[in-house]
Amino acid sequence: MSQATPERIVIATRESRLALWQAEHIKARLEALYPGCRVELLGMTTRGDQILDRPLAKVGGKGLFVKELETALLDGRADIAVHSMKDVPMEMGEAFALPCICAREVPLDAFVSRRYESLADMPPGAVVGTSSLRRESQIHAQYPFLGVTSLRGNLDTRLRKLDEGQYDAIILAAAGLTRLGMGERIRSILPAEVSLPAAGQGALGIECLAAREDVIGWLQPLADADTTACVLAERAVARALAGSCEVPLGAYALIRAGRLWLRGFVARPDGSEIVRAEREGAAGEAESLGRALAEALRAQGAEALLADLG
Ligand SMILES: NCc1[nH]cc(CCC(=O)O)c1CC(=O)O
Repeated sequence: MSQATPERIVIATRESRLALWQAEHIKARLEALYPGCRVELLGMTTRGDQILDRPLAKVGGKGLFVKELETALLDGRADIAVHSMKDVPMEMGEAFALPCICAREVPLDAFVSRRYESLADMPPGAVVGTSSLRRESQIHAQYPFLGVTSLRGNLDTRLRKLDEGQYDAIILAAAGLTRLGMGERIRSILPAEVSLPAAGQGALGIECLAAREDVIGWLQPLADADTTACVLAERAVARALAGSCEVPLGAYALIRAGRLWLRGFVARPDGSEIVRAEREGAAGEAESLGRALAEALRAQGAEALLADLG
């Protein structure tokens, strides 16, 4: 299928600094690919950006960041939306497609602190800030003597709260910090064994209307096959176990010697129980590997852990 070269592409984007960086990044890549094309940003505020005082798990989860952008796609005000794949709901509306997942850089979590080098360095009673049940459960399971308290807001807000002394350390996705040029705030990267990332963490995805075959064609050169396979596998785990709800679940895949290697866990938020599993297989079977991993977690009682979340 040959596509006419685009003349104009409008990107719907949230207006947080991270979202704008991501949209600008894709804009620059599209302009390099299609030199005559005008690429424009359409900034919007989503419900997820407005609600800052409650954990996302309580107010509707990931969909809050995506809905307004999808409305702009439906209205024809925008052609594409750029997302952190971590924030994209597992089930998408039929009208929408995610035809492009870009190469992932840093998928892991970062430890940020003025006083300490890593979680293992923190004394009993020291306080880590995070509002992610995934991060919280893993900290409690491995460092039961540390305190964990809620931390919301965009990256700048979270770093300010750390600097004001409200926390002894915070955990953030390394990708967000490096994208915003704040990589020097990272004291250490938490290995996957300590903090298994969220499905899709560190990867950018581009959404458009499923009917826009022209757009889907334009985006193909930006897609990365390895990252796509990994993210599909990770999202299949999350979809099978949790839908798009915010739960203590991690899923992380990498390609090694041409094979896809996938790890996952489900826990109680307090870390008192944690089940883990891993699978290895062909990258072409990413989604069925994800479903098989979810099945292995279920066989160890994952559903009971999630059912108790309330
Ligand atoms: N939950 C918010 C969010 N969504 C994507 C990122 C970071 C970038 C990424 O993972 O692609 C972050 C910040 C964080 O978790 O620290």
